[in-house]
Amino acid sequence: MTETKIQLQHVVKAYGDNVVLKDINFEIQAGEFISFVGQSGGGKTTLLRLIAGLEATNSGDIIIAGQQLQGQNQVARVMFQDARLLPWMTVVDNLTFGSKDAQEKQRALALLERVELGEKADAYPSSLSGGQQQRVALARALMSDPEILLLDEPLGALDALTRLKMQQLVADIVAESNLTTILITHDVREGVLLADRVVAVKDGDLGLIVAGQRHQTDRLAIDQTIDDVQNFILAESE
Ligand SMILES: Nc1ncnc2c1ncn2[C@@H]1O[C@H](COP(=O)(O)OP(=O)(O)OP(=O)(O)O)[C@@H](O)[C@H]1O
Repeated sequence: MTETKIQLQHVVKAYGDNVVLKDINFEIQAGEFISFVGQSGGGKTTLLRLIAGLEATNSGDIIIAGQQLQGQNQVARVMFQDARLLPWMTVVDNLTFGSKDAQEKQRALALLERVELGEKADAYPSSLSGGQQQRVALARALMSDPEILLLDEPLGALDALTRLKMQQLVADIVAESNLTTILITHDVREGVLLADRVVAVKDGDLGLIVAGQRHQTDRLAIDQTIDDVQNFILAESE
C-alpha cells in the first residue's frame, strides 16, 4: 500500500499584494520523485520553502505523513544551487559539524564514499570543484537520514557533463533510499528523465501534471513528454 507523504490542501502564499501561490492542492506518495518545472517567478521555490517549513502559508494546510506541518519540516532536507559548505571545516566536518562522535564520523565517511568522495574527507571545500562541492552537499543532506529530499536547482551551476553524472548519482541514491523527492529545475529534460511526475508551475498554479520517465527508456515517449511540457510552459507565458 502506498503512503501519502506530502499533502498540500488549498495552499495560498502571498507577499503583500503579490499572490505567488493561488490555491494549491496536490498529493505526493512516499518514494515518489516529483519535478517542478516552469519559468522564473512562477512560485516553484516558494512552494519548496513552504514544504521545508522555512516559510508559513497564508492559508491552507501542509500535511507531512498525516501530521500538520508546524515550523521547520524535521523529516526533510533541502539542497540548494550553491553547496553552502563551511569553508573553515574539512569536508567530513561539514557533514558532522565537527562532532567527535565515532558513529557519526563513520556515517559521514560512508556517505562520502557513496558520493565517490571518500578520498576528499580531510580536504577543505575550497580545494573541490563545483560538482564535488555539490556531492558533499548531497551527502550532508543525507546525514540525518531524511524521508524527504528537496532539491532547489542543485545542478544548475554545473557544466553539462558533470550535470549528467550528478543526475545519475541523485537518481541512484534516491532509489536506494526510497526517498520522497522534489526537484526544481529549469531543465525540462532533466525534470522529465528523473521524475515519476512532472509538474509545470505557472502563475501560482500547478498548470500541467504529466508522467515523468523515471525507470523508462522509451526515447520517443521521453522526447514527446519533454515537448509537451516545453510547449505548455511557452504557450502559457504570452
Ligand atoms: N521573500 C520574498 N519576499 C517578497 N517576494 C518574494 C519573496 N520570495 C519570492 N517572492 C516573489 O514570489 C514570486 C515567485 O518566486 P519563486 O522564487 O517562488 O519563483 P520560482 O518559480 O522559483 O522562480 P525561479 O525559477 O527564478 O527560482 C516572485 O514574484 C518573487 O519575486
